[in-house]
Amino acid sequence: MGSDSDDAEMADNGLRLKLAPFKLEHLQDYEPGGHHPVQLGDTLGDDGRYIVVHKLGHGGFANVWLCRDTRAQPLARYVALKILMTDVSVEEKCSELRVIHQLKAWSDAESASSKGAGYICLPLDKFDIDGPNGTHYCFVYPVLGPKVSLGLCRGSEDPDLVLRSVCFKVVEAIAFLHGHGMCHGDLTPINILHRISGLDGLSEDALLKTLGEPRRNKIYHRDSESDNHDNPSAPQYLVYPIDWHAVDSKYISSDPCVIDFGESFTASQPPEQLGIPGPYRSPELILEHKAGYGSDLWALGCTLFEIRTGRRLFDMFDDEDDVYLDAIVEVLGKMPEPWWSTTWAERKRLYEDQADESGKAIAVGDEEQHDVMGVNVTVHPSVAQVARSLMDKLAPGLWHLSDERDCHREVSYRERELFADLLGKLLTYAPEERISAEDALQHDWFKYEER
Ligand SMILES: Nc1ncnc2c1ncn2[C@@H]1O[C@H](COP(=O)(O)OP(=O)(O)OP(=O)(O)O)[C@@H](O)[C@H]1O
Repeated sequence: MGSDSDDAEMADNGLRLKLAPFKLEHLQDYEPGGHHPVQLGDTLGDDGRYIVVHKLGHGGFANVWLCRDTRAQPLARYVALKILMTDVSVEEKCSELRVIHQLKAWSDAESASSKGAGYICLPLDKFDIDGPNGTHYCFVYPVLGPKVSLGLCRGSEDPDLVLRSVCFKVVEAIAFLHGHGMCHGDLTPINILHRISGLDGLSEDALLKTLGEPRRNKIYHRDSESDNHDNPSAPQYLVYPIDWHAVDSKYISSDPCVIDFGESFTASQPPEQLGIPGPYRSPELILEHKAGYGSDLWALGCTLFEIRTGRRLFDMFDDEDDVYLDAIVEVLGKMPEPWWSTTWAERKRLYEDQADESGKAIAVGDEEQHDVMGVNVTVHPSVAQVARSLMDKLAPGLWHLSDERDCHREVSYRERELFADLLGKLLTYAPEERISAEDALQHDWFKYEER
């Protein structure tokens, strides 16, 4: 058992983790209403159909486990089990439940005619789990791989072509959803994973050699001498998810797959607020709480930028609405009325009423600030300094900083021009004027070929 200084986390229920809590779900969410306690080797589903082999990830409301489906014989077959917290495992609160059945029905009806359906993660099964923390919805999905574009910078012969093709498929997925009157509601690169291949048929041992053995973070009770705790609401350890950086890229397909329909809604019944993270929130969502096709298309623009360049379009240190609006205006120029003069209260403190002759917003005290900053500030070359347009933002090209080694590629001027044009059409201020996903598929950027 660790000393107090080793204790990385203390939950209200007296439980502690031996190691730091990074990349793990919150320990305090193991309580009635929260997560179902799962341990490696557990059997879940009818007649213990699914055996837990590894952990795939966690979100705000669920843990996702890699399991072997024991009904698949003689060759092994693996699935992802997404187990929701009890508090969200009720029909009224669970958009995912409503949406995925609808998506499956549409996809079955037109699988040959719609490619977009192939880039959406559709459920294989659904069952309930009764446990110490209540009843949990459990969705069975195909196993997918890492977050979109991870590793593509180095792992393919022509990364530029592959990344544009990944973007095209993501737009196809959104066109499929929008074509059926549905909005994703939480479109970000985190919710786009790569498909994988070659894992089915491997024995569990071979699978773990390929993906890496699961690493555990032991849980114990602060008042007990024993290494084990006796709180039935929590497992004996948390499991770190698969590290896809360490997995051979031959198992990872370049096809993307859109996941997480927990914020999805029909366009005719938009919610009053969406849980989409700050960098992907459209101005009308921030200023008017208006969600719809438009907010999805804005998020699509930010997502395509990130897939193609490896960088966030609006990457701010402070996660605050005003900070994002400021970043948006700096790049896209003055907003339309009434947002500029009335709705965005903070605007007057940051920008002059009038824009310059090209529509660029003029920062209050602009010149003084530049004087203070001076000219000799050193920043990483992936940062588009003082970017006042989408072309400026694209100038540093492709940078993947999360790979073990930085990976950089130039993006040609012609490609940047075409891409900036498409992004500009997705990031138009008026949501109803944004290019639809269906029309975006016809854009010249997707036909661009390096000469
Ligand atoms: N089918 C899958 N295959 C592999 N990994 C998956 C799969 N589905 C989800 N994951 C992993 O689990 C994580 C959490 O999944 P998901 O986003 O669906 O959960 P959530 O609780 O609904 O998240 P959020 O807090 O964004 O609403 C994902 O980010 C991803 O890493």
